[in-house]
Amino acid sequence: MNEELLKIENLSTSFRISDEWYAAVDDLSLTVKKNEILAIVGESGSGKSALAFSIMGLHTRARMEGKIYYHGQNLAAMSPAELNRLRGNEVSMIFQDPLSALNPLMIIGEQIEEVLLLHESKPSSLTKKSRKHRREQAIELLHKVGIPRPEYTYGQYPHELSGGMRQRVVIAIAIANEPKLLIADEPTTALDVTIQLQILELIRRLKEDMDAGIILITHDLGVVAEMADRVAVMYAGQIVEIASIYALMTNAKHPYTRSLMSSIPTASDERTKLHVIHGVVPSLKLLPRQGCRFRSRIPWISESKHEADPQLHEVEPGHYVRCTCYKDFHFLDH
Ligand SMILES: Nc1ncnc2c1ncn2[C@@H]1O[C@H](COP(=O)(O)OP(=O)(O)OP(=O)(O)O)[C@@H](O)[C@H]1O
Repeated sequence: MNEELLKIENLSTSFRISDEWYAAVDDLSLTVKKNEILAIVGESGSGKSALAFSIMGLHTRARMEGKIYYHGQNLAAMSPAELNRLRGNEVSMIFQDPLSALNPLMIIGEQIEEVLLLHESKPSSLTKKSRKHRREQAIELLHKVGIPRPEYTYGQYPHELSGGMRQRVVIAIAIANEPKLLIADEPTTALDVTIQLQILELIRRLKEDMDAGIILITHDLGVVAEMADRVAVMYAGQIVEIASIYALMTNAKHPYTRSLMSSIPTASDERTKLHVIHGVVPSLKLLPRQGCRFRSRIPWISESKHEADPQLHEVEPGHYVRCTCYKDFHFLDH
């Protein structure tokens, strides 16, 4: 079951800002297996979306270096036509903002059918019979994502739907062709809790029923705990820690991971002290490119504890941590 589906090697994605290139994803490597949910967590600006868009080949003005192998084929070297064939078929993405992912001028049913049509290769797909079949498939998909009156919603426009319904439609489109690799970028942000749970359940079913590999981008560690098999923590364009969900929840090492985790209040222990590490991810232009990128946020850890060129260290099988500063890290209690 642990077959490798996606293998990213030394990926750097840079944007040009006033005549200089700045890497938002910086020399990143990771793998996603079949039947696995890899969560990617990190604060706003850490490079999660830039990574997702790189995998999907959706950056138009970025410079990309490195390799992105999907089933052994390098996506980064594919022609736009080849990539198009793959996207929405074997590889698909649920975007953060459902309104921008939907066409406001087309009814929902047509938008789903358009995706289904992308992957019917024969001209006979234009026959009446296949049109009817596609309509049935579209309605079935709407039903599958929990839309209560799928026949009715089939004929509605995006603006007529609530946020939760729109997000379900976006998911219906993303899973229409039973992707092998699905990237879900904050799929439940801005949805209320019950809808969130239903959507997450849908994503989990996709993994189990279709053996899919899923990259789940989120800043919600509660969602991570519920859903992920493995977790990659990103800071300033790099992975600072990657481990199984169990290892991460019980034995997080990197100061950034530990501060992310300790800033969630737990209902079970009201006395737990919250250790908030102040500051934010620096902007792309101001990212420290040398030494430990997190050091300015933990100034009480002496310079000598950081590596000059921080590497990922395997602290137990499959559990990697960047920089040696984790060994001496402690929270500052105010
Ligand atoms: N097209 C672009 N041009 C210039 N800079 C960009 C571009 N896209 C992203 N960035 C910058 O790259 C960095 C990473 O952004 P990214 O959107 O990947 O972060 P993120 O972790 O996904 O954040 P969020 O959770 O807010 O989506 C940020 O500093 C952002 O401002």
